Amino acid sequence: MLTVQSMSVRYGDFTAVDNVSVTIDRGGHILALLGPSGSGKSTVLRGIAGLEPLTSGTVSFDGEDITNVPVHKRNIGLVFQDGQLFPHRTVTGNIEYGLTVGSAARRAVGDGDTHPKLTKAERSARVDELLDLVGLVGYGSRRVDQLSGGEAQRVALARALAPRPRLLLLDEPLSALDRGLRDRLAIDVRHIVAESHTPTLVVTHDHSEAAFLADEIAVIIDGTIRQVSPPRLLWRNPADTVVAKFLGFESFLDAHIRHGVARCALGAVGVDGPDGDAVLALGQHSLVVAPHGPVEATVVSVVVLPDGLRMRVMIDGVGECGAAGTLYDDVVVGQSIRLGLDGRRTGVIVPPNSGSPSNRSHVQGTRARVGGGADD
Ligand SMILES: Nc1ncnc2c1ncn2[C@@H]1O[C@H](COP(=O)(O)OP(=O)(O)OP(=O)(O)O)[C@@H](O)[C@H]1O
Repeated sequence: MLTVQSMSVRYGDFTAVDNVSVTIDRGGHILALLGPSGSGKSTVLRGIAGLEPLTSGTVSFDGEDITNVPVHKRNIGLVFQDGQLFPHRTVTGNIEYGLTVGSAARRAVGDGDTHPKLTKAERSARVDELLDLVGLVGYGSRRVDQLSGGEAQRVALARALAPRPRLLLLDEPLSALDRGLRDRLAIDVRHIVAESHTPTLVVTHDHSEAAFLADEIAVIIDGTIRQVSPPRLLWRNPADTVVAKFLGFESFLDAHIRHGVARCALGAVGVDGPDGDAVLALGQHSLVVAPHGPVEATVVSVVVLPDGLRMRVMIDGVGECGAAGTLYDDVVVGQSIRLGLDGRRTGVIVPPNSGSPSNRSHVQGTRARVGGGADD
């Protein structure tokens, strides 16, 4: 399916994308390119779509090199953050536009015999099929400016899928939506992509959007892919402290693991990691209020959130860390409290080539690969 080999994009002296390799080799699978602002995500997407010339590297599809094929002949579906629907057309009109463009693109690459111009009845049937796929049956005659943000993105998805593209590229598709809707729509998008059997690349800076959407996440920082993992392993085993900080871990402790027990400055904690040296990555929920916990700390600040307390605490010999409590914990600034370290909410960074089963999925500078041939 899609293979990006050693893609680099430079603007003058500045390298925006550095030697990125990406493979998606199964229809219906989603690879998320996750990285901070300016890390090169959109440049990779544009390079795959043919919207950005590559300084070096290749893009191929099913073994065919399409690096120099113009954008309208690549048969790639694109969905952007704001959907970019035609406001003067109905929902059906927007989806039909996708069909027209798609069949034209296919005719342009000599694919007209296998995908002939559709009759009116065939177009109508395809629109109905897509409305059903994206959960908008009955919305065909609605004007798109009468849709909610989530509905509009569903239409954008249907329009992109209409010509049965061989690849779907989603650029921050849910970023304009509010949090709750974003999470719900992410689950639907995943289902829609799986049903359509279209290999899909999504770029996003939003951790939970990537986790909700993707079968596999490639972390890109400063133009380089630093880790490729299924979402669960990414947060369990960040490749290094740079990736871990981007993922939200804030404090790092040297540790030595033996038989599933890590010994560190905060004592011993059960973790999932191979015997040997490691670094424990502590996030907001690694240290939790526990009246008889082994860690003594002084509360520096407390914020009450709907799902519990978030604190900054000072720990002798370690420094300031984040910690969490429930809404039932009575905690005030300056108080001395006891905390427990939750190994299941702590990242374990193991040195490369340590032999850990989970470490196989995150090799620095590796190629991102998602689908049946994934090497995890
Ligand atoms: N045409 C250009 N000329 C010069 N520099 C560019 C150009 N396009 C992008 N860049 C730079 O390349 C880097 C990567 O940009 P890109 O848009 O790919 O990042 P991104 O990860 O998608 O960021 P964001 O999440 O903010 O959209 C940025 O530093 C950007 O300023």
